[in-house]
Amino acid sequence: MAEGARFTVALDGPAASGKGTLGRALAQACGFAHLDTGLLYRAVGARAAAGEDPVAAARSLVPEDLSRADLRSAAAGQAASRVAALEEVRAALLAFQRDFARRPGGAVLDGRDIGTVVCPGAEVKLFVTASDAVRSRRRWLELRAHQPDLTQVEVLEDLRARDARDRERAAAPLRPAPDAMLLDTSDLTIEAAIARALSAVEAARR
Ligand SMILES: Nc1ncnc2c1ncn2[C@@H]1O[C@H](COP(=O)(O)OP(=O)(O)OP(=O)(O)O)[C@@H](O)[C@H]1O
Ligand SMILES: Nc1ccn([C@@H]2O[C@H](COP(=O)(O)O)[C@@H](O)[C@H]2O)c(=O)n1
Repeated sequence: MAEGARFTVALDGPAASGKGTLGRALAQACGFAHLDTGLLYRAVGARAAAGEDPVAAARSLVPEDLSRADLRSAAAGQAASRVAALEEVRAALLAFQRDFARRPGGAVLDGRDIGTVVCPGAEVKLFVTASDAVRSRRRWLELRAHQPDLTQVEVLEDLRARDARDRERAAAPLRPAPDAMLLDTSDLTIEAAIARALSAVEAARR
């Protein structure tokens, strides 16, 4: 790939399927920039939970909103998926995501609608999945250091509620783009999943 050329990788999939892990690894391996688009919705959700109108929050998002300490919690994920169902919130966040995707040197974006709405022309589209049991276990292992009372069943219910809301909404629902490659990571180590994703990117760059 010529230096400065544009190349976009779109990673979509349900909660805790491994999109962020793959996004960071691909960006590092390929020298691309990475955007976790879920963080934008989490930041809007957090401001809405504090009483602000979600559309106004989405239209006035600032970088400091993305570094709030509580954005990774399950509650922030639920708040994000509620505001993410609003068409006007999604519209307010679209231009930023598209500008990021077009930056020279390549970009990886992970989310729910990257391959279908944000970057339908992305050179590589992966739809990342894993079974509910595997995803809830991975997320529970991640959260339990800070939330020792959390059970795996609670995490499973949280993920399922969020996925259902994301799949059933009218605005940019979670679904694979018709030309996305499916990557089921249920039986893959992190290293093996990264290797599969990287080979898809390398094939498209040749
Ligand atoms: N193949 C894998 N094997 C084992 N653990 C994994 C694998 N992929 C990701 N994980 C772990 O699973 C958890 C969820 O992964 P990650 O945060 O990348 O998912 P995500 O799809 O970005 O989640 P979200 O949509 O909620 O942001 C993390 O703790 C990560 O380290
Ligand atoms: N492109 C996207 C990204 C995220 N969302 C919504 O935000 C929630 C949190 O996302 P995480 O990736 O951080 O888990 C998610 O459940 C979606 O509701 C979205 O709609 N579109």
